[in-house]
Amino acid sequence: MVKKIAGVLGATGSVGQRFILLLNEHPDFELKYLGASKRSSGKKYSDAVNWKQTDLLPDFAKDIIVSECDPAYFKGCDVVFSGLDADYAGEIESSFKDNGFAVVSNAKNHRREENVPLIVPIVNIDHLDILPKHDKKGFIVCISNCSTAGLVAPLKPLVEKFGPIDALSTVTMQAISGAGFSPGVPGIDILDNIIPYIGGEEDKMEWETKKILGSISQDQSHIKLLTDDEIKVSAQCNRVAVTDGHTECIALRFQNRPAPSVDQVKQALEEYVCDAYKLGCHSAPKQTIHLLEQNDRPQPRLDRNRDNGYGVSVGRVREDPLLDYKMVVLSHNTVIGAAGAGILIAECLLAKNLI
Ligand SMILES: NC(=O)C1=CN([C@@H]2O[C@H](COP(=O)(O)OP(=O)(O)OC[C@H]3O[C@@H](n4cnc5c(N)ncnc54)[C@H](OP(=O)(O)O)[C@@H]3O)[C@@H](O)[C@H]2O)C=CC1
Ligand SMILES: N[C@@H](CC(=O)OP(=O)(O)O)C(=O)O
Repeated sequence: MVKKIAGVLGATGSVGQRFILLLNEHPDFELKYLGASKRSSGKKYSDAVNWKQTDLLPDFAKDIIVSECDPAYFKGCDVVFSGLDADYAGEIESSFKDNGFAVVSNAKNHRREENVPLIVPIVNIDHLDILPKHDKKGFIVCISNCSTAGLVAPLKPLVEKFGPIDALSTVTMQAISGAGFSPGVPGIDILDNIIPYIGGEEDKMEWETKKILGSISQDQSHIKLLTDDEIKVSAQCNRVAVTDGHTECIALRFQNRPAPSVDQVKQALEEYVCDAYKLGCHSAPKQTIHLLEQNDRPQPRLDRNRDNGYGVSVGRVREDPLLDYKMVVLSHNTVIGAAGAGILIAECLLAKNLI
């Protein structure tokens, strides 16, 4: 198969660097174009980037000249991935869309537009069906907030099997890579410490969950959100001294009575196979949800790379005296919560003939 040509906007950042790693020798995409701010443009990528990944910078990217994020420099791209700073992403991504590009964005700016799919690719790729074909028109697909990705992954099979969840609580412990690299979280703030506030995060989690678990409108033009009456979501977000991997303690209640048994809940989680895997997408996790029975798991350092970071780990599934069940969820924030999600979404777009 001839590979599709890809570009990355915000290529020097935390998410951008992860895109470079994940697109190295990708069977479907050839990464040819890199964009960042004026500070980086005109330089070779290896000179522009402050590389912070534990894997080495792949050779193919070293000599690519970074350009400004202007559609004129990205001619010929079949798909453009964006890891742009949210202060600039809104306008730049719109200009790429208006110039006919298929844009897969990590930023929050377009997530709330009703005709923009908000996708966690192990949960709701059916929402891509509202998009026009790329050869007719440009479009934007948004990747969800990273902690929301981990939250909704176990909810999907439970709702599919047992019906609506009407109350949901999550308390997060989020990795520092989630705050980006410019400037990032200072060591003095996070070492020997926990910061019980991440600006805007709780509102994003509470709102985005309702869109991701929502449905396609009858005329296939937009996504209908779950209403506040259908599901109440409460999020509390904390930054902890972990490099990668967001951990969340969640509790939930089913609307239907009697609620399923704990064994039925575990079985539904373990048996879930995401649609991206059924479509044969290269990066889709073989095991979408890894159900861990040891009482001290999941742990970020030990479990975040399951299925190369595309799988989500769930442990400590047990009854909850307030709601029905509680559990601990771990997801890799820059893989299934960001760049990896973008790539898996693009693989789904390809499988659905949308690019
Ligand atoms: N980190 C994570 O886990 C997640 C991040 N996101 C979202 O992804 C996006 C990127 O986040 P992250 O990688 O953490 O951020 P970083 O701060 O690490 O990177 C920001 C990128 O944007 C570029 N940039 C900054 N200003 C401009 C400009 N004026 N014009 C063009 N490019 C510019 C930077 O280029 P330069 O180096 O030249 O300054 C850099 O490449 C954000 O919107 C964030 O909210 C979403 C989910 C998870
Ligand atoms: N706020 C997330 C990362 C992020 O940038 O989220 P969003 O894409 O929703 O802005 C974190 O701090 O871990």
